[in-house]
Amino acid sequence: LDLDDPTTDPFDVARAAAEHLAHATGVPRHDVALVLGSGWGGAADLLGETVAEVASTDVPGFSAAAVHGHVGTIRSVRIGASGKHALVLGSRTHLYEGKGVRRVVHGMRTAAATGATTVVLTNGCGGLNPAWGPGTPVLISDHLNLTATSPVEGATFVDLTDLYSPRLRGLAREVDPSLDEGVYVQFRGPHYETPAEVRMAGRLGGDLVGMSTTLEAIAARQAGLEVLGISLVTNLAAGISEQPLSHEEVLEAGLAAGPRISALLADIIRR
Ligand SMILES: Nc1nc2[nH]c(I)nc2c(=O)[nH]1
Repeated sequence: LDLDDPTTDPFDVARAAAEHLAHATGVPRHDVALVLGSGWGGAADLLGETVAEVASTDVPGFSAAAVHGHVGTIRSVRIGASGKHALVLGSRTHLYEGKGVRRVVHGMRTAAATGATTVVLTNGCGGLNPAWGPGTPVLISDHLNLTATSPVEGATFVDLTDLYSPRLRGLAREVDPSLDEGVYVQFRGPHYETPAEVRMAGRLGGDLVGMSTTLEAIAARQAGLEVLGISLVTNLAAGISEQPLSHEEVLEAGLAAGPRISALLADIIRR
């Protein structure tokens, strides 16, 4: 079952991955999937008890984590007293890694195959709104996919209306009414945008710029998952502020926001 073989059905690989996870975790069905982007790492522990942790490379279709030496893991977490289980995808494959779009979205297809009905996609990104300082979480209301690619194969015309669930966004705002919303723009990366490209994204109606999420969201919709997306603004996008932020400021802002956004995420998922 080679995901890179065009004659392989990626959904067959997702089913094999789900089968492996059911056996490896002892959890026959998962309810919600979580993708933890930059700055969101602490959320899983606040969510509940980790029932099992599996090395991603052991699961069909998942590739080694991009960060050298860092073995990506997939965790099964029991969500509080609800008896529900979250599948926490510890590391994502970015399009810029050049491993193909099937691997970018394999986690979504696998999550759906485990029985999950909802996915929460989180990421770290650049913000176009000066009011959103580093460490600000922003709900994704819609997206602009500037990657010029799609995870959907063949003449499969997937509707993306309300792709970012208004219901789940409402839930999130019940938890934290101060949450703002924004349109997320995915650039291919791995380079950051020029100030001119950031201005272009703004003119196109974008509020957040990143290098992930939109392709995963499309695949999640195709797989029938309800999607909630939350961005953590770790930096003001290029050119938004005169003095470029120091990398240290960006890192410490992300870390400082950790507890708050992890608690937010846990509260939303518990609902
Ligand atoms: N494209 C893009 N991706 C990002 N990821 C993070 I963290 N910050 C940025 C940013 O400013 N632009």
